[in-house]
Amino acid sequence: MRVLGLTGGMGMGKTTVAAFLSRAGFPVFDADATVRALQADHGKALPFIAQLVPESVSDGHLDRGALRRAVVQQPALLRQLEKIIHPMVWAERTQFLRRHRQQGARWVVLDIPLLFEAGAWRLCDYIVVVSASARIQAGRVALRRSITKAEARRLIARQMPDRQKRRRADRVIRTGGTVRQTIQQVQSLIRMMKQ
Ligand SMILES: CC(C)(COP(=O)(O)OP(=O)(O)OC[C@H]1O[C@@H](n2cnc3c(N)ncnc32)[C@H](O)[C@@H]1O)[C@@H](O)C(=O)NCCC(=O)NCCS
Ligand SMILES: Nc1ncnc2c1ncn2[C@@H]1O[C@H](COP(=O)(O)OP(=O)(O)OP(=O)(O)O)[C@@H](O)[C@H]1O
Repeated sequence: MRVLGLTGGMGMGKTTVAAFLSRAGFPVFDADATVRALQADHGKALPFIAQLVPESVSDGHLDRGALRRAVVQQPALLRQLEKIIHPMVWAERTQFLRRHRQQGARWVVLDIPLLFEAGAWRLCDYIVVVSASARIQAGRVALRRSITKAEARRLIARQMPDRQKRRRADRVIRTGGTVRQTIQQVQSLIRMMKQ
């Protein structure tokens, strides 16, 4: 089984590319969705988050906005949150890889925003980075109603710069054009995977 690592900065288009790979039949591990499940009502991570940022949890429900506001303002708190969440994500990822290896998958996809920063690149046979200009990235993030520009800037500042990610990629998918142009690049990637 071969492992494709898919990464890119916030708003660069990972989810769009991952959705297309999933529709083409490749199993996709979505790290952000895994985090959301761990943080869902009565999710595994909630008791730990309630200790770390008490005002963000009530009655077994997490207010993600409140958590985000707290951690982007205090980098030490974000590091502590990562210490809680990342090992839980790793455990889910290990299970995902084991399950698909047993089922004889030829390729699986790890869609992980912090692929380089958190070390998961080591598990990958091939790395794809989705990339667009900083201006396009900022424009896309600004369209998201839930997150403010300042919050996005702080999270992006904690991510490896796009230039460095591209340097470490086996393939770069440019998402600065139309979605159709992005999909054409994904189709070329899929042809390589099916060879
Ligand atoms: C900070 C939190 C509360 C923000 O939640 P929110 O619903 O607003 O955003 P969401 O989870 O959909 O993440 C959106 C994007 O933010 C960026 N981001 C998230 N966590 C981090 C982080 N620790 N460092 C840098 N960027 C991050 C990524 O680009 C991600 O794709 C949440 O992302 C979180 O709990 N993060 C800690 C866990 C983590 O490191 N996740 C990254 C994938 S393993
Ligand atoms: N050419 C393009 N390729 C990909 N996405 C595009 C393109 N043009 C516009 N978009 C839009 O840009 C946004 C990209 O967001 P997407 O959720 O795919 O990024 P992401 O990398 O998963 O972000 P995050 O790390 O924050 O979860 C989507 O709303 C998508 O429709």
